Amino acid sequence: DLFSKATRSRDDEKDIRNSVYDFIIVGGGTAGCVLANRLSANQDWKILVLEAGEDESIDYDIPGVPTKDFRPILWNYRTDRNGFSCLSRPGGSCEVKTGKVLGGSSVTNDMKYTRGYKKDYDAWHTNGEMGSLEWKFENLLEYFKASEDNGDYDVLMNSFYHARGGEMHVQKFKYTDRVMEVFLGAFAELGLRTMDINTNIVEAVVNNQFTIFNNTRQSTNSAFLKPVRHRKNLTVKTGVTVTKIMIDPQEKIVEGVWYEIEKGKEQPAYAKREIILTAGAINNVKLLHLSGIGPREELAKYNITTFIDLPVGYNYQDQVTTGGLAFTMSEVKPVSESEVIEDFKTWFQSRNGPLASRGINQISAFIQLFENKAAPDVELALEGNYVRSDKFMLTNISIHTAEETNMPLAYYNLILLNPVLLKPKSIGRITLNKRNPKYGRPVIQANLLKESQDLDAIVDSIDVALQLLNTNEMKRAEIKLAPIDMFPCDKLHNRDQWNCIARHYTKAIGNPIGTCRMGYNSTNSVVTFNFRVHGIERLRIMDASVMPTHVRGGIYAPTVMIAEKGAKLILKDWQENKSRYPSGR
Ligand SMILES: Cc1cc2nc3c(=O)[nH]c(=O)nc-3n(C[C@H](O)[C@H](O)[C@H](O)COP(=O)(O)OP(=O)(O)OC[C@H]3O[C@@H](n4cnc5c(N)ncnc54)[C@H](O)[C@@H]3O)c2cc1C
Repeated sequence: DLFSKATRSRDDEKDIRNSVYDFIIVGGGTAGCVLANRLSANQDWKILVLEAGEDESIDYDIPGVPTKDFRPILWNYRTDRNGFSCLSRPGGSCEVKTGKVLGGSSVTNDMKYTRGYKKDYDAWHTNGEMGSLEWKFENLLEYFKASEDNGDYDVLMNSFYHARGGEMHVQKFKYTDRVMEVFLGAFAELGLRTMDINTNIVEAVVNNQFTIFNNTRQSTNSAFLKPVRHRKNLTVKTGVTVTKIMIDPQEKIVEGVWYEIEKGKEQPAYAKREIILTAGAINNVKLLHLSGIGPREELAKYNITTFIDLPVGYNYQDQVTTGGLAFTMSEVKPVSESEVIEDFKTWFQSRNGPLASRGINQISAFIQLFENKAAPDVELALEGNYVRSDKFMLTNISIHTAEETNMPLAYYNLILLNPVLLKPKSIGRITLNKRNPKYGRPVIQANLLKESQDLDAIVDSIDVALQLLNTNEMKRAEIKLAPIDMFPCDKLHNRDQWNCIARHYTKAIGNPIGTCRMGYNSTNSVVTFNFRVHGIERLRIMDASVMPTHVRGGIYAPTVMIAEKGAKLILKDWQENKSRYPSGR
């Protein structure tokens, strides 16, 4: 034990001095990079960021590269097999693609900037305690705007919602092609207006806003961390995995963490003030369980002593969609390999050309299915794919072929329409790997589509999407339903067929939340509304895992907002309490 004075050598003393920080941030992902920037702005504080992945490479910054090429920087997790979703996906389970790289999932995501709806946030504070009232949407806007640098003048006109001057550049892609115009027009024929989705609009067709700068991805690493990496009080370690939180069992105070620099080789780091977990909704659970913070009966199965009995890992939620609905276009000019190589050169030289676009993926429609809810239920998200002509010669192409694109996104002859259920009712759970709790992949019982309402909503939204085929825009452009092999649902019809397809070809969106949810007490939540873990000192959680329910949009912008709010809270707490640990909720 490095803290035991009797056995300490001079080298040990030096190691200890070098491994003591004011704050340790576990996970240099979306939220972690924002926090590293904000906390290290105080020169008196020494900050350590520990990230399991490596530094971000420029290859992932090219907007037009399909995200399917991102596997080397993912955790490559899958949902646990169940009897009702992902049935025809490999192994009967769905991929959950969260990022393992500096910048985390902000390096691997689709870059869409959507905040969700006022009523989603307002629902987080329903019983009106003071702490939670700070979570009213009106009170959160300042944190969204704090880091926003919006580059679209039509969007900026609405200064109540938008701002300039922050670290994170938000902008629509400049280029729109003919097919995008067709879909914008077709949705307009169905009654949707083109609007800024980040202004609490109930329904709209949108040319999305993205977190890009000069046609280049802006992860939270590039926006928040890179510009301050030179700070002397900031240490960033990559390729290191935190394996355990050190807890004083008597005092219930967190002292530090153990992290692995390579398998089996661990080092300690100590925090004088606080440890902040930002390892995401899946890996936070693994780390907390391994450290003895979690449901007592669950930890007992692994012979882990429980320090604090908390519902860590319960309340897992992910948004969900299905494959199977796709459209084809007539006469698409084939693209040669040499053209694509030229496109890459163009992007690297001038940040322009087809790779400076996400093609039809830029367009989506937000629709309401249940009346009087004053918010959308489903995002009809478009996704382009280029299928080689010899595959089209076959009568029906497989869903796998339809989904697996290797071409830049600006080139497509197949358009998938993914009906994304924004606020699913189905709730799952994360537990440790049974055979190998420390090194094995955590078990993700996602329970996608377990609740029949979720399946009904997906199928209802497919009915809406199919109406596109009757619009003049789509007919004029000769866009038709694509011939997809629906096995084993091919003999079924109408709703029965779509129910079957959704259960077999389910897709987990990869927006996991809820496993360390905020709340009032330790029975139904893990952290307070100020992000402190119930029943233990000096430990906070500040990422997507604290969201109690989904907001109706992506979770990138809300996660950045959470980190902004968290950083402000920490600064305020420690300023008011000088060097003492700030007490209170
Ligand atoms: C394919 C895909 C597309 C998406 N597209 C969008 C989109 O367009 N718009 C949107 O709003 N949202 C999108 N999202 C979701 C969103 O980007 C993420 O869910 C969000 O960024 C999560 O942020 P986080 O900080 O909670 O976790 P992360 O950003 O995942 O960060 C967690 C970090 O912790 C690290 N880590 C984990 N465990 C350890 C450990 N033990 N030790 C050290 N480090 C550790 C990880 O490597 C990672 O870097 C998408 C998600 C996916 C999967």
